[in-house]
Amino acid sequence: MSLLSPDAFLDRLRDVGARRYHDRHPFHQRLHSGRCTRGEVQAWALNRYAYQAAIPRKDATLIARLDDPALRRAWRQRLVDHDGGADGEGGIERWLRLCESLGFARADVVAFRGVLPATRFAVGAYVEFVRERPLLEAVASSLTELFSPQVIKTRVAGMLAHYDFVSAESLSYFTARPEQASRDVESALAYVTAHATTPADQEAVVAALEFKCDVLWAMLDALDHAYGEPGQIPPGAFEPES
Ligand SMILES: O=C(O)c1cc(C(=O)O)c2c(n1)C(=O)C(=O)c1cc(C(=O)O)[nH]c1-2
Repeated sequence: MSLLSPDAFLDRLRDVGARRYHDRHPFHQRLHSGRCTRGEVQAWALNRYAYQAAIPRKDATLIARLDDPALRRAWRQRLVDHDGGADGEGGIERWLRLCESLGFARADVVAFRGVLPATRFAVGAYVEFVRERPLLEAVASSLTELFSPQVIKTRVAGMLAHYDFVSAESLSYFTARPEQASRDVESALAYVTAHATTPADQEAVVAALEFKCDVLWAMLDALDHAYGEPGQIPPGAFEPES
């Protein structure tokens, strides 16, 4: 393989998203189109809290590995986005409010009570990947956010149209995300483009992006398996009432 031009490289990354991003997953498609039960929407929110809670830990891990103050400065905005500047602010807080609006007690969500085993494993694998793999791959694994703004818009519109138990207020986590994701991707993509200087580097970036798509896909596989058919909820996991 020869070195791809920046444009061709970006096309290659976009192609990974077109084939493997989580919007293609059957559970996601059911979620958007109103074919999930209330219990499945609850399970989705509860399990995704585990992902949300891990994101700032993985970003702090990444910051600890960076030598460049400018990049650390850009990256630390991610911590502020999720943790907020004070109590009651930030993305994690907003996700907790979504879970509360769906009937969960905050203390249960924060304690990860009822989260699926496979969710824990997938989220743990992402944090470990960012801690252990070469920095180029660690940065590249965040590039799924190239694809999230459009998906978030479709998801929010679909959920508002189909479920009377969610509202613009309860889904307010997503209001800020498309803009934040576009900003995050800009610095991550600039880093990756500057540092992937050989064909092998470029392949490693593609593999990191595929790995991250697998993390998101595995989380939805777990939900689909546990809640899509009766009798498959793992011991200890959330049991919907209906
Ligand atoms: O709603 C989504 O589809 C979606 C996807 C992703 C992603 O692609 O990993 C993230 C988010 N949301 C998100 O809200 C978020 O904060 C986030 C951080 C990251 C990351 O890898 O650093 N991905 C995502």
